[in-house]
Amino acid sequence: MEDSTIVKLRDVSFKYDKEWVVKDVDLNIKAGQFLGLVGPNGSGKSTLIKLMLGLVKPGHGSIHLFNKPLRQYQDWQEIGFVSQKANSFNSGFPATVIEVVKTGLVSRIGAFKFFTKKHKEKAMDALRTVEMDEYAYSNIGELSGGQQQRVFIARALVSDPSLLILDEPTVGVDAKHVTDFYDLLGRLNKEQGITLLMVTHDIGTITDHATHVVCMNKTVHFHGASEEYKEFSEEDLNHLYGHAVQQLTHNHDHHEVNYSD
Ligand SMILES: Nc1ncnc2c1ncn2[C@@H]1O[C@H](COP(=O)(O)OP(=O)(O)OP(=O)(O)O)[C@@H](O)[C@H]1O
Repeated sequence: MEDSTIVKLRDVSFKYDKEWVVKDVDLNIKAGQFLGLVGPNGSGKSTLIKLMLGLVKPGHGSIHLFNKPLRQYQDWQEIGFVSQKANSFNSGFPATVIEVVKTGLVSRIGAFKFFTKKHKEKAMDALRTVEMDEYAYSNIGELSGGQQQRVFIARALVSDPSLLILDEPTVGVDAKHVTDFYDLLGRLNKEQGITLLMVTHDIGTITDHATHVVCMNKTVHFHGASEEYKEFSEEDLNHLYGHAVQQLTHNHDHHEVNYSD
């Protein structure tokens, strides 16, 4: 039987300088999961994503994507990535929404080839999925942070990825649209079968949406089903967050996490 593990990290460690910022990480992501990656500021979450995307090389350990060692992996259109602060275009940025979405096809068709009608239809399909098709010819900089974030998801979806990685996508999305945003992610996961990996600080609400949670602080302290993660008391959480314990309070009644820094 084919192994449904699409991302496999074994004993992965990384340092930019002298100190390990990711240490001895073992992690499996299976097809169909919606995995929330949480941890305090500076705990290595974005670095772990960079390692998975091959943007930085592990000092130690091994990474497999879709059952291939990362150095042999070439099907990058299978992986969509929405980076932190993707949604920060200012109002003067000279590109329409559909132009931004079509740039997501560049890795598939090559940088200097022309976009065809078929590519435009794909971009429109992706915009329909994120419910932004009516803004196709608006200027990207005129949209709100939440709307821009949806456009970036469309850009990542246009190459039909099986795995979508999002680094803090709800930053800049106003509170009343965060629920809609999670609904969109839920649909992508359940209806389109896209595996999701989402970095977030939002540990109060991620457990209501993700199927699984990974909690890291350099190393992985918890990896399991969201239901198990919900069972943790504040004491357990503080223990898991290691030396950053004072930065965190977990309010079970309101499902909120407050960072004191
Ligand atoms: N390019 C870099 N050069 C040197 N150090 C870096 C670099 N990027 C990150 N770091 C350091 O590596 C550590 C982990 O950073 P990283 O951004 O991966 O954490 P994070 O969990 O994503 O943080 P946050 O939640 O604040 O975004 C931090 O101490 C950070 O200062």
